[in-house]
Amino acid sequence: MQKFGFIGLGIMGSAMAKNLVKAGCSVTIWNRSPEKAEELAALGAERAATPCEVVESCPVTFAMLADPAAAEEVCFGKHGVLEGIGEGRGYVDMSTVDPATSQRIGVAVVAKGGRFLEAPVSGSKKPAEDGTLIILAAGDRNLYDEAMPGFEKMGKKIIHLGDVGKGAEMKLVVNMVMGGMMACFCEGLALGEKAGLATDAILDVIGAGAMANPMFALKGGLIRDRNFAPAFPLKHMQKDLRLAVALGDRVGQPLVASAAANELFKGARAAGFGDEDFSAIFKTIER
Ligand SMILES: NC(=O)C1=CN([C@@H]2O[C@H](COP(=O)(O)OP(=O)(O)OC[C@H]3O[C@@H](n4cnc5c(N)ncnc54)[C@H](OP(=O)(O)O)[C@@H]3O)[C@@H](O)[C@H]2O)C=CC1
Ligand SMILES: O=CCCC(=O)O
Repeated sequence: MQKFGFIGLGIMGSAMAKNLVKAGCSVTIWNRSPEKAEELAALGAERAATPCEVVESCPVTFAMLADPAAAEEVCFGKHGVLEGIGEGRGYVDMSTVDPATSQRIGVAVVAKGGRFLEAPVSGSKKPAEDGTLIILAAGDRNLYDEAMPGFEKMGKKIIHLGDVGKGAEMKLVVNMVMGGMMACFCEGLALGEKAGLATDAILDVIGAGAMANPMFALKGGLIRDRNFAPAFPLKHMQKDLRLAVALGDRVGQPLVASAAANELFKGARAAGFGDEDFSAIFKTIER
């Protein structure tokens, strides 16, 4: 039986770990808020008391955490990953963070005798539930091969992009495009509605042309119905835009439209919409 650890059981992590359990893997879990581990424990996952305990007891541990601060706390904090890693054990951080955070974690894990891979994902709550994520791995090749049976239960497309940092960069590029698209889409819907056009008609015309895409198809109807239940929390999209803009600074790429989108998402967070879906940017735009 394949044995994996899983740390971080939020919207994404709980669905991803569930797919490992359902596929018959032995899974040891930990989440900061213990109640989120209950459903998985009922399905047969083993609970650990700390991240250290998880990595100590598993050859390969996956993590899916909110942001760079969470990823660092789980790795470097008391009873964290670093206290339990060693002897070739593998740590695969699937959180969306910046390349520097990922590299810091990777260097520390390797210094303790462990192996490290970053593997952020494209795809949201439903693909996480369906096991159809796109996994953007980078780092230790042997660990990539060893983690593959787990990846295959969580994703439909798994790629290795090179050294640690390249997976984070790819993820930030993709999400920056997504954040800008969502902002523009919501401005279009708000403009059309204020001009007196029917929302269904706008969605129909956009969906029939060159701009048709799965995100507009899924989110369009939910925005029309003012359903902003979180699949991808708005606070995480703002974090991704912030990190993408910082990457632009580092490599000397001007990001005029994306910096503006970041300001919109910052405003929506300040307005209290951070825990709603990122499509709730519409509520800030339509005001
Ligand atoms: N939702 C989505 O559609 C997608 C999200 N992502 C990325 O995946 C990651 C997780 O996203 P998602 O599951 O949606 O987010 P959630 O907010 O649902 O979950 C965040 C997880 O991080 C944990 N966490 C936060 N801070 C800390 C901390 N200081 N110490 C320990 N654990 C902490 C939370 O624990 P607790 O339960 O205690 O709060 C929870 O397990 C993010 O990086 C996000 O950008 C990537 C692709 C899609
Ligand atoms: O990081 C979240 C991305 C959501 C998605 O790819 O649908």
